[in-house]
Order: sequence, then structure tokens, then C-alpha cells
Amino acid sequence: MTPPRPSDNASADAGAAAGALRGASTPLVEAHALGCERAGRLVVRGVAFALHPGESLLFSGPNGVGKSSLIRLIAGLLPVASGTLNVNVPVALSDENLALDTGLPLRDALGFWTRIDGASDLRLRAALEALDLMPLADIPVRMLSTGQRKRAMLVRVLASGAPLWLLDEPGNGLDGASLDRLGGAMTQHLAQGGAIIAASHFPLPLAFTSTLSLDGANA
Ligand SMILES: Nc1ncnc2c1ncn2[C@@H]1O[C@H](COP(=O)(O)OP(=O)(O)OP(=O)(O)O)[C@@H](O)[C@H]1O
Repeated sequence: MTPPRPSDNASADAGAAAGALRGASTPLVEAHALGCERAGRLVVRGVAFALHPGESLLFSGPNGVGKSSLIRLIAGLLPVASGTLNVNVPVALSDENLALDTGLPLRDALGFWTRIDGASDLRLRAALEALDLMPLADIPVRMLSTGQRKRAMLVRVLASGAPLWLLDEPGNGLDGASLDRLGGAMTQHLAQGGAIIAASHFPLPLAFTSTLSLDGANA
């Protein structure tokens, strides 16, 4: 079978930055004939892509087709079942897990991660402002709503300084204003030479460089 490759879907915003940076750099991440197993069953195979600074890739497709599995594979949380995967830069992951101490105020819970990520307090503050969470910085995480928790995990990604963002369903639970803020943060990250791989059921506020539609045929 022909390995699925991302389709071209030029990004107006990130395209200029990507174009300026592309060619002079090695990919931040690249995959060839990549396959992923869950519980001993091959769920995705033959995936190929390469992302340079300023580029973004969207995994789309129905429930259970393997979008989250691919994100976790790229994050290093699942082993490569077949093919090759080279992740050449640090990554930051946002998925359905709330990796925050629910007993701590939001600022302190996120501060735990910024110290591990080697990020500055200034960067954390900027990320909290970008997703409009500064007003809730002193609220215990357990008191946050679903959408506020999702934004908190996205703040961790923004603050991390990692060049490659892995976003699994980043729009889940977000209202329109928060989606717009997420779109702004993603666009800024790409303009600064970062890269993004996202998985989503519904349109995200970013014109992705490429889309890889998984339909089960590649399992
Ligand atoms: N922890 C697990 N153990 C075993 N199988 C799993 C596990 N998680 C997912 N799977 C299986 O792997 C396949 C791909 O699941 P995955 O969550 O990657 O799909 P998805 O495209 O992200 O789905 P959704 O759109 O519902 O989030 C499914 O058949 C699922 O049942």
C-alpha cells in the first residue's frame, strides 16, 4: 500500500516564516513508514511526514483510528512498532491527562513543571496571560472548570519553551474566546520557528501546513 502522506494545505500565517526557515534546517521531527501498536495490535502503519521550523501537521479522522496513539508515539510514550521516527528537539505534550497537582494553586502547580522544563517565571506569566488564566492563578486546580483545566495544560506547553508542541484535541472544552487565544498562541509559536503536531475531531483555529487524514485504511 502507498504510505499516507500529509496533503499540502498552505498556511497563510505561518507559511512565510516556514518558507524563510525551511531548507536551511534539518526537520524537527520526521517519520518514515511509521507504525504504532496498541495491546499488540497494529493500529496505524505507513505514516510519513517531516516538519521543519514554522510547519504544522494535523492528524484527522474518526474515533479510534489512531490519532492519539500517534501523538503518544511521537511523545515517546509508546514504542515504535515499525518504520522510523526521529524527534530531534524537545517536545511538550497536552493530552486528556491533567498532569497538575489539584491541591495546589494554579500558579504553583504550573510552577512545578516550569522548574522541570527549565522555563522562567516570566515565561510562565506570559503563557498564563496568553490563555487568560492570570485571574485564576491563585485558585486551587481542583476548583477549575473543564475548559479552564484544558487551558492550564496548554499553558504548560506554551511555557515549556519546547520547539515541538504535541496537542491532542487541544480545543476540547474551550469556548470561542479561548479557541481564538489558542489559535494566536499556535500562530506565534510557528512564527518563532517552532512546529506543531495536533490531533482533532473539529477544525482548529490554525491553517495547518499539512493534514494527514487517517481513515482506518492504514491499519
Ligand atoms: N490503552 C490502550 N490499550 C489498548 N488499546 C488501546 C488503548 N488506547 C487506545 N487503544 C486502541 O487503539 C486504537 C486507536 O485509539 P486512539 O485513541 O489512538 O484513537 P483516536 O483516533 O485518537 O480516537 P478518538 O478520536 O476517539 O480520540 C483504538 O482501536 C483503541 O481501542
